[in-house]
Amino acid sequence: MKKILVINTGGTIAMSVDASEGVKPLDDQAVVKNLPFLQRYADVTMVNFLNLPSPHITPAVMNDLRLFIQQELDQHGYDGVVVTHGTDTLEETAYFLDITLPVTVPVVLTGAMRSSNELGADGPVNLISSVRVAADPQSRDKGVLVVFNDEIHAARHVTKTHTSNVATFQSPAYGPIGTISKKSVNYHHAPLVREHYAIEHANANVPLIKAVAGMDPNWLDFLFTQQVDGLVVEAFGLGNLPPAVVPVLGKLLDKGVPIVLVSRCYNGQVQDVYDYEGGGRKLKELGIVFSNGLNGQKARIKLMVVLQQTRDFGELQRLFEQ
Ligand SMILES: NC(=O)C[C@H](N)C(=O)O
Repeated sequence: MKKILVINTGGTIAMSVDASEGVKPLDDQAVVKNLPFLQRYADVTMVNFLNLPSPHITPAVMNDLRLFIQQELDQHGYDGVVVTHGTDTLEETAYFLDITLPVTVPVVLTGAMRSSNELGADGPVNLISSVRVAADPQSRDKGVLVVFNDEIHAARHVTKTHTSNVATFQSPAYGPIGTISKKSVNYHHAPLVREHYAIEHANANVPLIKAVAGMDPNWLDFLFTQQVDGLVVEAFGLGNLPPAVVPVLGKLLDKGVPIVLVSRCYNGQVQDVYDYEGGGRKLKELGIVFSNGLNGQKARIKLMVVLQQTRDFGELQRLFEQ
């Protein structure tokens, strides 16, 4: 039997609903109750690392989790790791681990949309599916995976798409890379791009701002009242912004702060095509780095990570084209 480590960090999978219909964390993390059943699929060791709702997870916590996983793998040689996590920020932790953990064993993130005592609770099946995926040799060297609702997604592409549906995790541009049926784990794609960056910390101050019609440049004053290490901007469509905010971004670039552009569309890449004021071509000429399809929250994680390697525009542009 494969040796699988399950690391609990909290989230709805470890919560229950009370008489007033409030959903709250359980002291003992309810997922532990599934442990005997999980042993059918693997030799499972379970640790309660944290018990946080995922809006409480920070990049510093993600980094602690990375170090913990690495240490456990080094010391105990597990065949795979499953992390239970709240769904709100799960994609950020999954992507952070994907680009910072240099491991070939499967690392799978999962959680639940319904708390442990709700009718149709999805936590137990997601956890069992995740252990099955982590124990499957086909899952090696595929980067960090997200398993939800019988689907396997690559950390790079997956995002939370629905506030409450159990099928919330989707990879809008590419679909899942595999599925889980009653008897087998089936892959039909493998991620082509694998990135790894050695890091020391996850402390960079990198805000994310979203473009809206009629955006007021004064909203961005905060960028000059604190030490900002980098900025990610979710632009319109192909990568265009309201002209009024461009001088603000220019001032920030003059201060040496790298800016990465993504699209607020959930499909497609930003490109330097439009040559009007605020258009993508002008933004690229200004020195803004164009990302290739990452959403805003993941581009922010990547910038926090790669700023530890370089602040050079050309090098950042190369890394964000991968
Ligand atoms: N379904 C969930 O896990 C949502 C919860 N608010 C969390 O992220 O912790």
